[in-house]
Amino acid sequence: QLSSTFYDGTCPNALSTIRTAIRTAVSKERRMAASLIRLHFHDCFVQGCDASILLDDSSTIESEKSALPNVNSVRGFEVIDKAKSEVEKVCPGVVSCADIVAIAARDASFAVGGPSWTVKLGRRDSTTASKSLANTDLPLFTDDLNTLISRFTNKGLTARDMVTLSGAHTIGQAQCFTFRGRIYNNASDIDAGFARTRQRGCPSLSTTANNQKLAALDLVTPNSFDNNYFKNLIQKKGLLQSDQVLFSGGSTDSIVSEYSKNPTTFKSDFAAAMIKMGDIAPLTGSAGIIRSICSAAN
Ligand code: HEM
Ligand SMILES: [Ca+2]
Ligand SMILES: [Ca+2]
Repeated sequence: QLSSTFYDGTCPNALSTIRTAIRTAVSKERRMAASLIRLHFHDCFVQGCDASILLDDSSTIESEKSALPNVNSVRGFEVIDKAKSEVEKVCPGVVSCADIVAIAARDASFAVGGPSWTVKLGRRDSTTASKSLANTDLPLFTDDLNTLISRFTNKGLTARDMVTLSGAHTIGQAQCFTFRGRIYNNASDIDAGFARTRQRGCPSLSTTANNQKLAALDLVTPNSFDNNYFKNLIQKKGLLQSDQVLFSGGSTDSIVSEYSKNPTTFKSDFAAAMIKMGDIAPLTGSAGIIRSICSAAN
């Protein structure tokens, strides 16, 4: 149902307008590329790719922004709002927020050295959001391998897609509370030197200030989209528990090894998996709406 030419007749400048907005944002702050890719993921896994994650609290909506995997963590809303307002200037009421999020993720990947791909378009925006589904359907940093796999197969994605898409952790940052347990655990699945290094930036004492201290998900090339994430896992230098479980003697070890040796395969698989993720339960035809402001259901 979705089609890459969806706006060719109704808003031929949509893609270039969005690209300019994303390039500007990423050149101001490189981490924004990571945040925008994650935003698309956290949208698609909850009610499908319908921009539900962008809705604020209202009398009828309990925002997904306050769900545990999102609160004080998901970023990029202002960038999407800015891209939307630029697009509204050239073609009011035509381009959905859900499509803007999907395009932003693609443009963000390309801006930091990742793959590009042809984004399928024609998603419409939801009038509802689900904080409870955001709490139940998004993966947690404490998930074991089988849990991660089933969260993705529940959305029509394979175990391999899960490993591929986890490679997005080649860029971006995580807060201390998400990896503290792992770096102070003295477990055999973490490199001892890496654990010590990360301990220096993430004190064991849980205070608000300590919990928010940031570390790169990829210690080698935190700002570029490459296959170092997979090389790190082989060296037991995954930051999150949910990263390291992808290479810990289980069924996905061979995929991690493959990507660690073959950056080209990783990038082309990543592009294909992002397209597949972007296909999760879109609203099309007369379902849903085109919001005029992404944070409210008109
Ligand atoms: C496999 C299960 C996954 C888990 C458990 C997980 C968990 C996390 C956690 C805990 C953080 C740090 C958040 C914070 O500290 O505020 C994070 C960051 C991030 N995640 Fe994931 N994630 C997963 C999969 C994915 C996927 C599939 C993508 C995209 C395709 C993705 C993209 C990112 C990016 C880019 C960041 C950095 C964001 C930034 O710097 O703003 N993650 N993830
Ligand atoms: Ca959604
Ligand atoms: Ca990297």
